[in-house]
Amino acid sequence: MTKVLVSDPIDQAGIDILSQVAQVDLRTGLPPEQLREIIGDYDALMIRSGTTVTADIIEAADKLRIIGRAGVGVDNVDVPAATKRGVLVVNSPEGNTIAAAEHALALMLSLSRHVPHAHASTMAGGWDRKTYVGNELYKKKLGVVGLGKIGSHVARVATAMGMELLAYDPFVSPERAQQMQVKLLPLAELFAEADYITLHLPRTPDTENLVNAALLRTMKPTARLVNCARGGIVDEAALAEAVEQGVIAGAALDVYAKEPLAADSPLRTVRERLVLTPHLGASTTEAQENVAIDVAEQIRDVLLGLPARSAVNIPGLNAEVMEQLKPHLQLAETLGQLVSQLAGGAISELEVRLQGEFASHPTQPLVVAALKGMLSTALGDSINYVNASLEAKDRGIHVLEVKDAASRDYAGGSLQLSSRSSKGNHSVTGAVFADGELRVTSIDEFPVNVTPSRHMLFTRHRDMPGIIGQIGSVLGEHNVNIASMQVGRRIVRGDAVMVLSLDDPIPPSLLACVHAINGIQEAHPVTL
Ligand SMILES: NC(=O)c1ccc[n+]([C@@H]2O[C@H](COP(=O)([O-])OP(=O)(O)OC[C@H]3O[C@@H](n4cnc5c(N)ncnc54)[C@H](O)[C@@H]3O)[C@@H](O)[C@H]2O)c1
Ligand SMILES: O=C(O)[C@H](O)COP(=O)(O)O
Repeated sequence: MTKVLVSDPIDQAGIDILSQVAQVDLRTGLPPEQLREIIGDYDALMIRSGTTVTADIIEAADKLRIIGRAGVGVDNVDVPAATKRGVLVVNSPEGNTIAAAEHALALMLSLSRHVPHAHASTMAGGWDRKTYVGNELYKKKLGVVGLGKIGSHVARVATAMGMELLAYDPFVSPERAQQMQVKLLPLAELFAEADYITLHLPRTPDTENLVNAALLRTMKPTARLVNCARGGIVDEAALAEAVEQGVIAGAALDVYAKEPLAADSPLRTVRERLVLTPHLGASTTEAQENVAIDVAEQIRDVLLGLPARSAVNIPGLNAEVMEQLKPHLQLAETLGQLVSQLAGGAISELEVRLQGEFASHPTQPLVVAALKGMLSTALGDSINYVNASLEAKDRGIHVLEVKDAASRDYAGGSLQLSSRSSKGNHSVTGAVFADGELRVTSIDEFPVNVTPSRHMLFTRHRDMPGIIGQIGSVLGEHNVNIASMQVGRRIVRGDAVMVLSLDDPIPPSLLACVHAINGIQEAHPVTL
């Protein structure tokens, strides 16, 4: 029975989808040791930000095929460890964009009008209309740090509210900024000029403690900071001090370096001008339904052997690409299997050559498929689209990608894999015909026209009378039935290749007999 563990609270719509294909166990709040103990039973894990999936947990996850993050941030998952183990990581990049953007705007407005403090004071019996005089956002400068999906939505709404938009995002082009009516500035200038600053960038080694005491001191004393992105980007102790001492006019945080926020955090001692929420950015009914459906559908599909649309650790290989390139990926995988079995030893270099029309396809997915096929000979099922590139890199395999659009052999182009190993060099070429059928079109530069089949025998031999008959006899003696046979040669009585498609596997004793035939130079059994 396929089993999915859901270790954080997710919307029922997601559970319903998962239940179509698996037994779903909802166990929230598990301590790490307990999660490690039980994870070995599960094929899939669905989480939010509450579960931290460490390398240790992934190590214990013997059956795990996919980790689904019902949200955006995967910083609570050790993605490199998952990739190494061939575990797919998926998320929902857009399901909570609006919720997070609206929360950032809510925090900005709350700060400006002292909503939380005025509310608390009124609830406590007060009627204080003097202390809580606020500021308008209209005509103020808003600095957006990180102009991605959430930052862009904040910018759009803020523009509509009459704010002047500044932004810092090293990966956004001036054209895009102009289109959004946003003025791009260096980070230091943005901090010095803005009246409000809102953070919408990921936490990475580069952005850790980006907003520190020194940067806070460059802000206007009337300016306010909002962080609805990730904890750790802001130095919390420095921020508490800056708000307390009036270095800045206020701050609002939804995310923290360590969550839940420690009881003794210096932030909890700031009484005024600081608004804190417990990571509520994505907590709307709408967003929770969106992300739960988005991620549960991907888990369901992957468990059914289909591709995922938002894979974090196989870039460039989403469901759309997989569908469009299905036969081409299949060809690359088959040629990878073929070339590794012809090589018969550790391959040190693989050249992937996209010829003619093939050169119009994205290279990366085809290279990954070729590597998956190539490595599957030695690594079996443990190799997949997730870890193929990494495994090849770890094995020191040098991968070359060549696009040769000018080559004209078949209407749809062709794909050639050439391997270099201690035992020699081999190359195989294949094409996808109009009916979607795969063909091997050359082996070691000898032209052939072979439909790949489960059991095959490839020989390299002298083109001389009687040799084909002898091979046929040997196969017959071993009760191995020949389904089809092809010979490819360049010159009469020179070297030739023969490809036999067989109905039965090749026993080792048969191979020894083939090798013993006079004129046979190489014989390679291939199983696809
Ligand atoms: N509080 C919440 O509940 C909540 C909800 C959803 C998302 N998030 C977080 O919000 C953040 C933004 O999410 P998104 O969906 O908009 O992501 P996104 O990938 O669409 O946008 C991130 C932007 O940050 C930019 N960026 C990267 N490094 C930068 C740097 N050093 N300086 C400035 N900009 C940089 C990128 O170019 C990109 O444009 C993420 O950290 C995400 O985890 C929080
Ligand atoms: O990255 C995200 O999607 C947000 O931080 C939301 O986290 P949550 O799913 O724990 O609410």
